[in-house]
Amino acid sequence: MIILKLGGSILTNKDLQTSEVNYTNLNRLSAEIKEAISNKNSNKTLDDGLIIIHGAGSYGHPPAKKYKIGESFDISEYPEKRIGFSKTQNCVKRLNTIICSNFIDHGIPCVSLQASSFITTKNKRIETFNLDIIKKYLKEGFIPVIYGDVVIDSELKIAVLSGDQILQFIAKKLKSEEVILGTDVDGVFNKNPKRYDNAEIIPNLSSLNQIEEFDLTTNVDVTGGMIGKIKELLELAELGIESKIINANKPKIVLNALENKETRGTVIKITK
Ligand SMILES: Nc1ncnc2c1ncn2[C@@H]1O[C@H](COP(=O)(O)OP(=O)(O)OP(=O)(O)O)[C@@H](O)[C@H]1O
Ligand SMILES: C=C(C)CCOP(=O)(O)O
Repeated sequence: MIILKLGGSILTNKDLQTSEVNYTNLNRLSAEIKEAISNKNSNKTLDDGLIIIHGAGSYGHPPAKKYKIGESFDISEYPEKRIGFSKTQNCVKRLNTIICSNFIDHGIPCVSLQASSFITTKNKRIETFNLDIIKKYLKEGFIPVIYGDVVIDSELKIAVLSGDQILQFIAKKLKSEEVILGTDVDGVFNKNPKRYDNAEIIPNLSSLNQIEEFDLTTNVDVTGGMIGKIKELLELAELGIESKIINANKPKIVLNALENKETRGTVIKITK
């Protein structure tokens, strides 16, 4: 089984801070996914199913940040917080509807699963998550689509749950054979490649020590940005599950990754 995450930075114009879908990328990625699932001989792992996870991008991060979802608060602030939660949930749901409509228009048999309706956290880490429904949809040949969302948290009352953590949890529990993360840069660099022309790509990552000196700054992202992603993927690597960060902004990179062909990117794995 393959898990593919499509980052919010490629599906939306995340830098703009306004809810805007990047339809050029969405149309191209839908076509690439359709091509990969139609060409069953290209990668046997795809026969066991595909799960797609997407980020919140400019739909989810700005409202979650504005209402400080996931930060502890005084009970008197709860009415305002609830509104912030509702607005954020509604925004990411809207993005998901646009993405799934596009997938369906391209002939992808997807089914949308909303994290806020079946996952809870404790101190921002997944506490309850019933995987049965995902397994059942996979068995019936559907492609489950899950996305970064706001959820009930048993300590903080409400929290933000990133698509990266959802990916890590599912990959671990369902023992995914391939884990692919598409974002808007070629992989992990020694400094932000969007700010520095001389940033160098790190082809293989196996520990947090390796990136201690790196600049992994983020502005709008409330779930940790690149460093949050790396931490989730290193947890997977500890369990022997390899993952790869690739550039989904460039044509055919996601297609090649789904077909298990060589692609530029950062592989996160631990060789023991
Ligand atoms: N050292 C670095 N190497 C690679 N990218 C970096 C680095 N430092 C910062 N970044 C930034 O990380 C961003 C990707 O992380 P981000 O969390 O925005 O991705 P995403 O998964 O696409 O988004 P989302 O969390 O909304 O799904 C890139 O746009 C890049 O500018
Ligand atoms: C901001 C919200 C609601 C979810 C964040 O998910 P991510 O974009 O995958 O980090």
